[in-house]
Amino acid sequence: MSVVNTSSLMRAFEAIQEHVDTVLAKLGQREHAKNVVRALLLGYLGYKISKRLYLVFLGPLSHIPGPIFSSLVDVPMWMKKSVREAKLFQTVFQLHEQYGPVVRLGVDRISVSDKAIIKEVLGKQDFPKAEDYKRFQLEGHQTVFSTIDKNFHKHRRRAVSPAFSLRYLGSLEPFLQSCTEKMILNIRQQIANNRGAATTLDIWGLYKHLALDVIGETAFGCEFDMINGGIGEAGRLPGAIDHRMHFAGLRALLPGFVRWTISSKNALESDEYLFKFMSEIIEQRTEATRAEAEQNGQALDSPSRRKKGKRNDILQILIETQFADNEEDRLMAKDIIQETVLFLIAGSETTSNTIAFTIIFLIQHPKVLEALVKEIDSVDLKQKGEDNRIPLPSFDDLKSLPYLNAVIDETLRLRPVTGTGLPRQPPADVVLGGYAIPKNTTINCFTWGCHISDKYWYKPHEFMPERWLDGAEHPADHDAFFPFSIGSRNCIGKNFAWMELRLGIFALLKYFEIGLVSGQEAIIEDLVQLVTVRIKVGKYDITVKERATRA
Ligand code: HEM
Repeated sequence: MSVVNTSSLMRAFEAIQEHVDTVLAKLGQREHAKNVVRALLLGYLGYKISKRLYLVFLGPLSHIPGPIFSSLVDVPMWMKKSVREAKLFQTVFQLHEQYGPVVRLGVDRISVSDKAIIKEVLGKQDFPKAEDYKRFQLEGHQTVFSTIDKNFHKHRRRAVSPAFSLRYLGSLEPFLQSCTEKMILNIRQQIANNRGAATTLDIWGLYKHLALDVIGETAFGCEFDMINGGIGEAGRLPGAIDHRMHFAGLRALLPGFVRWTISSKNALESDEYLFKFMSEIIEQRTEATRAEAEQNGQALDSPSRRKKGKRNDILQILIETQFADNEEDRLMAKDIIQETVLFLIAGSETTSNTIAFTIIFLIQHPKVLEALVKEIDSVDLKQKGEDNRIPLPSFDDLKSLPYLNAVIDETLRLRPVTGTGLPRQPPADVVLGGYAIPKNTTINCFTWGCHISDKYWYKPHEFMPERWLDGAEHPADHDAFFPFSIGSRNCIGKNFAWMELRLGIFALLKYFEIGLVSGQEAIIEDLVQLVTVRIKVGKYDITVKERATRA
């Protein structure tokens, strides 16, 4: 018994030992594997750190002045002031003041405020847009604005450019006038509601509504009637655009891995609403196009039908691409929606902010306001008011008003919509301003910095429209002025914007006396950049009353 017991015990003991050995071997392997992973991670981290240290202290951009910390961790992007408060442009201003016209902002990012370098980057060499713009590509859909692909851009820009030709823009005069007329009537109504006394008006909101009405009419052939509260779903447009801009502005500033972790219920809902809103407009127009073709017995893809279209607005141009001969030219429904949402936003935020900033400057500078009103009153409108319409000037009248144009230029100089600037990436190594810049460095053209540099401008921070007039004592430096950018990616809506800016300002000053509502000084100073530059609270009150001498 005892022999049997001993041998079975021995066997059991051996089995246990074997098992323990296996476990230990496995554990050893696992430990070994862990150590290998740990070593690999440390090695990778070490490689990354030493690569960054090399790039910061010895790399090709190491000779460019700037805060070292910023280069190590791309710091301006991280600063509370820059990101949470949407004031990155202030940080960039400060860095340029401290380090000069070429500043290193990050490990492979620089900012330039020198006019010759900006001209070279945006104009002469016309470098492609930087990767940053991909952040504006929702669900990967490129638009004429957000694409960084030169070929795609050339193609898309060519496709939409007929909607911006001078001839076509001329035909939009009555639409702009009728929207502006509605604005005048609305202000008159507000004054009448106040028994004819001066009334308070939020100029920021008013022009946002006007700009949406203008883009609705001219780009999409739709009456939004935002000036009177908006027809149907259009009433939600300003709020939705605000959310979209807020979110896009934030995402544009954050580094990649953080960017994908943030989401916003408001922004998602706004996107959903904007896309639905535009897709309904697109569907209706597509249906109308089909019905018209059917009625005329024409095939949708017949070139003669496409040429005969009544309006050549952006919406029609984009819809017509669906029937293009070449499959490559056909846009998918989602692309059309993205492109129309872009035009809705780009065509309204930019002009409305600029007009509102102009009115704010005018209120702060009564002498300039007086001189401008005098020029406006010199335009003879008597012959123009037919059918009880409110007399308004033609585009040609407006073009030839030097002081009005000077006031707008001066506003665009001090409040350019682009804030931190226009990022570009050279496809090959270049030398700019004596600095060797390796390919794919992000070069941020800080046009605002250039607009207020004392190297180029007399009393750069002062609002002095006179500098733009012929024979000015201290003339404007046109070479240091880039409000609409230059090169192949300049603003396609520039001429359109100029018409809207001139008419919007003219109409208010022609028919109303405007005045200051005190206590808003801090509001004007508190600027933020949510894609475009604006006042943070998005509201600025003025007083308005009917002018005694109206036409
Ligand atoms: C005061 C008014 C405006 C200003 C100051 C302005 C300024 C600019 C600037 C600086 C750019 C270049 C942006 C960049 O490179 O990132 C740009 C591009 C663009 N703008 Fe405007 N803009 C204005 C009005 C408009 C209007 C009214 C429209 C349309 C109706 C428009 C449509 C566009 C488009 C589509 C682009 C992209 C062009 C391209 O990349 O080919 N803009 N704008």
